[in-house]
Amino acid sequence: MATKDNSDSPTEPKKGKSKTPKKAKESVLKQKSPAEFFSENKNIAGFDNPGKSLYTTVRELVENALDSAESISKLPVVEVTIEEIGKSKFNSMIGLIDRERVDEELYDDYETAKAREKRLAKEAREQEIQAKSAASGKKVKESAAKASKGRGEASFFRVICKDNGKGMPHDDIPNMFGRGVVLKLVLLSGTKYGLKQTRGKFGLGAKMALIWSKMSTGLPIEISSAMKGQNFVTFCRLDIDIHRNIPHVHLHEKRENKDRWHGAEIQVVIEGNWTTYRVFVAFVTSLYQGIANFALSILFSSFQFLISGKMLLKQSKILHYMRQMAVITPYAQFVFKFVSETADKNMTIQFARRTDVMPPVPMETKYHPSAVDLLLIKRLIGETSKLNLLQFLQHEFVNIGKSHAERLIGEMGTEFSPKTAVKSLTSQQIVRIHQLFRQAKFGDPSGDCLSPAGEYNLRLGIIKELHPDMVATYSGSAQVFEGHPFVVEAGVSVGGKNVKQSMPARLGYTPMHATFQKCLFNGCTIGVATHDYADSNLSGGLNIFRFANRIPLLFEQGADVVTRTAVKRINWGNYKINQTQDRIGVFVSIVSTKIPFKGTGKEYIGDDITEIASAVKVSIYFLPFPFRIRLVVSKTFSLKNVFPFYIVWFG
Ligand SMILES: Nc1ncnc2c1ncn2[C@@H]1O[C@H](COP(=O)(O)OP(=O)(O)OP(=O)(O)O)[C@@H](O)[C@H]1O
Repeated sequence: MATKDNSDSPTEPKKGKSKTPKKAKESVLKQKSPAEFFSENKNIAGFDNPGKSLYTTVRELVENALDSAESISKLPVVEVTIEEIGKSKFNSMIGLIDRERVDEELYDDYETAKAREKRLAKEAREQEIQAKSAASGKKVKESAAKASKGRGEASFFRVICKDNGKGMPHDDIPNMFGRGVVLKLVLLSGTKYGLKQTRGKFGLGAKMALIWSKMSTGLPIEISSAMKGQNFVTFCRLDIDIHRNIPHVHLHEKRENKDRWHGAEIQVVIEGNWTTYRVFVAFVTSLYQGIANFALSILFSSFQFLISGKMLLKQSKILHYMRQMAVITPYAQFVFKFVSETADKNMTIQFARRTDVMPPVPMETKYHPSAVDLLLIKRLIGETSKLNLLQFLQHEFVNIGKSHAERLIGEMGTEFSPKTAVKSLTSQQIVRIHQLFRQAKFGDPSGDCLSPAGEYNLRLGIIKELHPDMVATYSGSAQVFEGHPFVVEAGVSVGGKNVKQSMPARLGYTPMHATFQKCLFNGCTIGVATHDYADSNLSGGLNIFRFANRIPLLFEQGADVVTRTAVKRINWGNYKINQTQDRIGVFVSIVSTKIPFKGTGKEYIGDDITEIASAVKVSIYFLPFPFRIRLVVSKTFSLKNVFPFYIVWFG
């Protein structure tokens, strides 16, 4: 029998070595500022790597901009500019001299001549395979060689987001951006902490962008802001003292507000990556407009491959995000600009406003007794202006009337009375109240405080961005989970003017019908597009679009309640839809005072909350009845041709 050599065992000191084992270092209790904690755990806030950081920065700024305009019932106008900053320009911005490499071998991206030859051969082989896959209709994957390219060299971006919202008070700006970043109830600074449906919730987004700029470029953030009627614009340049968790203000001054502008403009310079988080999209130039789309897709797709893939554009996740935001926010106007030192990368995309109908401003509401935990009850007790327990229960919660409150107090035990001073409640007594809240029956909270997109807006957004052959929408009534009201709205679209299931679908991307101001033949890849939309997040024939509190969710789609419902629980055959072949758009928007996100990235809603899962299913399942009939007929006829029959039939 073989014997085991235990010479490496930590319990058996090696022979001949009489050294006593080193004492483990005594652990020292250290404190970390919240900003320090988040700087070390950036992924919690969606700043996992440069690519995701650029995306998250844009997302946070855009959502703040929309929240701000909507809070004053102003139709939002949001301008986003991403300026790519070359290394030389970045160096000059921070006062660093550009230096030529002297010792090439020192660098991470150094390649020997042999390695270079090998890589090029590999890339050529991969390109050949890709072209063949494309020709035979298989999905085209990005080559590993290409995917890892550029890893060594950092790219820098200036992100500017301007809105026409309510602006920020002059004195509050440093704290709004440069303080906090810790558990919500303790230190974060924001204006969205009431119980209310807002896009932002944690008081973290803009601060994380600031922390990321501090960590990656060291450059401060710049904020210009004016409130309505203000004759000055606040200009503030600041960064954050990560260790002390306080703003470090470089400049904070009032400037003349000649145009009587109100809103905010935030500017931040960060390390990022525009080319990660992309998906293949083929662009169709104006040159081809008027040619049949089907033929065009095939022609153009093959053409792209012929010219060495340079034209085969990959669409950034950021553009996906902007487009999905345009679907769910058709009352906003977005202008997106990408500015690069390489002129042919420049682009401007305008998402025009299509309606003046805005959803109502979400109302702040009180907590439902089933939705509170111990900490929250303690906080409410600390903040209430009510003196006794009866008043406290009646006024600080929804769905508790006077007689109900009296019955609840009677149930709590003999040491409670309606006149008990609420501020004198002991910890034990608060636990008793909490226990009762968990066991007692309460009426459902109303959904009046919520602001869903509305069936009209959802339908309009889908039509505007997808130009489908048909669309059906549904808006559910308010329901409740764990004391929080929520509303689910859904839309299903079939087909689309430029979204055909033919060649592009087989290639794994879809054609974007775009009108470019610049022509591809001039070597410009993207121009100004007054686009129609094509999304490439394909799941078989289902294109799933998820929205939570009117924010598009782009990541972690697989585990999301909407994806699971659409893929597993809907029998598309009932609608005479072929789930794997037909091009179906499934849009589900959930709004609530609390979105039960899973994970830290606020990117998906789990499948485990029964109330939400069944509401999502119902919303898709009960799309208007004629939709099914139209689809049945559509098997034999073109959907558009059938439409008049449908009118006669049901009219
Ligand atoms: N464009 C803007 N216009 C007006 N106020 C703004 C704007 N951007 C940020 N703010 C203010 O700064 C606060 C902090 O913003 P931040 O993005 O850090 O957190 P949040 O939006 O409250 O929550 P979340 O972390 O979920 O995005 C906001 O609550 C808001 O009061």
